[in-house]
Amino acid sequence: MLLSLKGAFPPAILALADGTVFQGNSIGAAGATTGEVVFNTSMSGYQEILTDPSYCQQIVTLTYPHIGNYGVNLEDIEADKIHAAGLIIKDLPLVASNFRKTATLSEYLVAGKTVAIANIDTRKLTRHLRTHGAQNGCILGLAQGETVTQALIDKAIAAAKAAPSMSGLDLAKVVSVKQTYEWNQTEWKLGAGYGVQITPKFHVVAYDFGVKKNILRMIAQRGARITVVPAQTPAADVLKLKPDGIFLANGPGDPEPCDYAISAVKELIETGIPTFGICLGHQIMALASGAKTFKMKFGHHGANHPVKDLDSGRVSITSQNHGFAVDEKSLPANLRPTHISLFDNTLQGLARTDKPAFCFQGHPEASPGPHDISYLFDRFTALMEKHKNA
Ligand SMILES: NC(=O)CC[C@H](N)C(=O)O
Repeated sequence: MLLSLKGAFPPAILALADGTVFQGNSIGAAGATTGEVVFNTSMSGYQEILTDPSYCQQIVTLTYPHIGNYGVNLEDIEADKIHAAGLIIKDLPLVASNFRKTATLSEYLVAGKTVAIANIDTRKLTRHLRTHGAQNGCILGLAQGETVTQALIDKAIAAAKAAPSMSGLDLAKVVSVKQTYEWNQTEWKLGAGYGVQITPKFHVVAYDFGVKKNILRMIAQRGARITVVPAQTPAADVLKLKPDGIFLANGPGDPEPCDYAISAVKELIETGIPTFGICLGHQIMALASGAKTFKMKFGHHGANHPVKDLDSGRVSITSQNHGFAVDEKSLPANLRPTHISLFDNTLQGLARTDKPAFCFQGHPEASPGPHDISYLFDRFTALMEKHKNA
């Protein structure tokens, strides 16, 4: 614990809907925020996590105790703003150092109007969430000079209780772009930064349900130009763009109420155009194929989750961020399990047996996390190649 921090930052309160209260220091914007409190076990990558649109209406607690020591930069962003509803950490180092650093984590949170709390026992909080399941919470970040009172604590508990449940929430259309745009940026390289795809072989249409930029970069890197379309784009409009492949992005909220996407994807898969889905995209492909999804107890959020490829036997360490999963008992005959989580045996990958369509629950684009399972992007490219040459 860096004792000097306590005086430098005003107090903050974290209240859970079940009445559990933590007191710490406000390291972000002053004010109140509510959301589903989830824990993420990644040791680094807090900027990518904060900007991941899939964290919309979720407050993230990082289990790694020391967060902020490399500051933030202009490159490690998965969207153009912070999407997480709030941040909870143990210890904020007072010195941030990195050759790309443009600001400290605290400055970034303030600029992004994000409420955040430090100096709480994140191990205790995580054990609580693991035992009782993810639940709603509220962070109250006080202004300099304000003090914690019982009335403020009661206000935070009431706000946590009043926050909407994640089950049944359609957030994909909330975070999605409103206008179609073109994407050609490729992966980041030390010394060169991000590249540009100037000789594309394929045209991919990507549904933006809350897409992470690194997914688009990894698809572009493999020879594609990408047209990113809003979540509610009808299948007919996608077909007019004459795609060689269709991509279904990650995104926040419950997949089940996304009926517009489920029906469009059902139609698109039938055309035989290669289709690849990640996370929410995986869940939507499963729903479009007739399977069911369910809410997990506390989900998977981290960068060290072992996943087994059932075809090759190969185990990959993967990046994960989901609170819902596909029910393996609900799979129709034409949907085959391809990957499972070695943490809890839940479904991680699926492939259609009758169409060139497959999907993955975790994050092959990492950002943050390991790249063990980036071969899924190569699989998508290979399907497009085959389809183009057929
Ligand atoms: N990262 C994602 O796409 C998350 C999918 C979905 N919102 C879930 O929590 O399961």
